[in-house]
Amino acid sequence: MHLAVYGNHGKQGALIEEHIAFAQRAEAAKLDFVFKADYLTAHPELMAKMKGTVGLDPNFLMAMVARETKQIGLVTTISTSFTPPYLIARQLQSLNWISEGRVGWNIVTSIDGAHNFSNEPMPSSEERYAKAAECTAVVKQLWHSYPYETLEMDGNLEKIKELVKPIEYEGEFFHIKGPLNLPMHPAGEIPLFQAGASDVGRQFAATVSNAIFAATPVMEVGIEMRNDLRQQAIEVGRSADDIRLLPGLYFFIGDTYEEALEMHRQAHAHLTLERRYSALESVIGMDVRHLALEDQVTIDMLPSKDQQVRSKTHADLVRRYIVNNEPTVAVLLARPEVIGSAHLVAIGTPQDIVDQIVTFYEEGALDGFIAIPGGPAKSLDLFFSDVIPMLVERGLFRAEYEGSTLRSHLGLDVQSPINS
Ligand SMILES: Cc1cc2nc3c(=O)[nH]c(=O)nc-3n(C[C@H](O)[C@H](O)[C@H](O)COP(=O)(O)O)c2cc1C
Repeated sequence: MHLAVYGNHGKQGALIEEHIAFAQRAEAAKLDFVFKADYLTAHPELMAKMKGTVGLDPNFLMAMVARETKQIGLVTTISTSFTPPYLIARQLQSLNWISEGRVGWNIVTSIDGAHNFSNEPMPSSEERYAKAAECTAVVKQLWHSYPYETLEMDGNLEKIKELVKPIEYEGEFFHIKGPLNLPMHPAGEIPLFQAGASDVGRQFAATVSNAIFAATPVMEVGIEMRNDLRQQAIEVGRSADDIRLLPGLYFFIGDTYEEALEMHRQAHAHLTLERRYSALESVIGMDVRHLALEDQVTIDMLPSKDQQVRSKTHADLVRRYIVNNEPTVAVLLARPEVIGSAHLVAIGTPQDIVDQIVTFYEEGALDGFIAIPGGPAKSLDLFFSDVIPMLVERGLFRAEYEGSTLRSHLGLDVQSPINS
C-alpha cells in the first residue's frame, strides 16, 4: 500500500519550518511522499483557512524540503494549461537533482486561473486535456534529450553531440526544438501523477501516469474508478498495476468516535447555510435555496449535463450522489462532494480509521491514499503515532524504506545510483 500526506499546513510566520517539520515527520513514518497541490488563482476561502500561505510555489517549497530530508518522495503540482513544457521539464529535473531522485509531478489541467495567463475564457476540459497530453509528451522527450550518460563522457564534445539531441517537436500546441539544458538524473524518469477523473481525464491518466490522485467519497466510486483505470491501462498496452489509485483521505482522529465527530463538526462550523448553497451552485450549477431543508432533491431537478462546469470530476460526483440517494437538502449540503473536495472522509478512533482503510483496500477501492489531515494537531498526532504503526503491524505498509528515490517507494523499476 502506498501512503502519502498532503502538506498544506503552513501558518503565517512559521511557514517554512512547519512544512519541513511536517515532511520530516512523514519521513520518520516512512511514507512514500509528501504532496503539494497548487492553484494559480487567489481563493479567499483558502486564504481564510490557510492564513494566506497556501499560494507558496510548491516547487520552491519542495527544493527547501529536499535539503532537510533524505528519503521521502516530494510530489509537486504543475499545470499543463498555463506552464510551458520546457519550463516544466527543467524545473522538475532541477528538483530531481536537488532531491537526488525524489520528485514526482502531479499533472493538473487546472480548474481556473485562465484570467492570470491572458487565456480567458478558461479552455474546455477537452482542450485542456489535449494540451496536457502534448505537454507531457514534450516534457518526457526533453528529459530524454539530454541523457545522464553524457556526464560520463568526460567532456568529449563529439560523443556529447551524439547523445544530446534536439527533439524538433511540432504539434498542435507546441513547437519545441530542445534539447533540455539539464541532464536526466540517474534515478530515471520522474514519476507522474494526475488529478482529474472525467472520462478524458481517466484516459489520459491510464495512458501516461503512474498514479492518480482521486476524489472517491464512497467505496463504489473507488472500485469503479480503479477497475476502469486498470482496464484502460491494459487497452493502451500497459499493465493494470502500472496505474495506482490514490484517493484523498480526509481524516479526523480522536480517542473516541464522539471526539473525532466533534473535530469534524468544528472544522465545518464556519460553513453557513449560504456558503453551502454557494458551494453546491459552484460545483454543479444548481440552486436549491427555494427548497426547504427537509425537501428531497430529486433526479429531475438536476441541471443539464451539457452545461460548462469547473470540474467534471466534482460535478459528476454530486450528480451521482443525487441520482443514487435523492437526499434531503440538509443531507446534500453536508456531503463532502459539496462542502469539501469530495475526498473520502474518515472519522473515528485510530482503529476505526485502520478498519476503513483496510476494507477499502481489500475491496479494491484503492492502492493507497494521500492523507489529508483534518481537525486539531491531536488528529495528526494519532495518525502518525497509531494509524501508521497499525498498518505496518498488519503487514500493509513498510516498516523501513528499501531505497531513497520516489521510484523505489512506488515500486517502479529503480535505475542504478550515481557513479555505480
Ligand atoms: C483530486 C483532484 C485534485 C486536483 N488538484 C488540483 C490542483 O492542485 N490544482 C489545480 O489547478 N487543479 C486541480 N484539480 C483540477 C484538475 O486538474 C482538473 O482541471 C479538473 O478536475 C477538471 O478535469 P476533469 O474534467 O477531468 O474533472 C484537481 C482535481 C481533482 C479531481
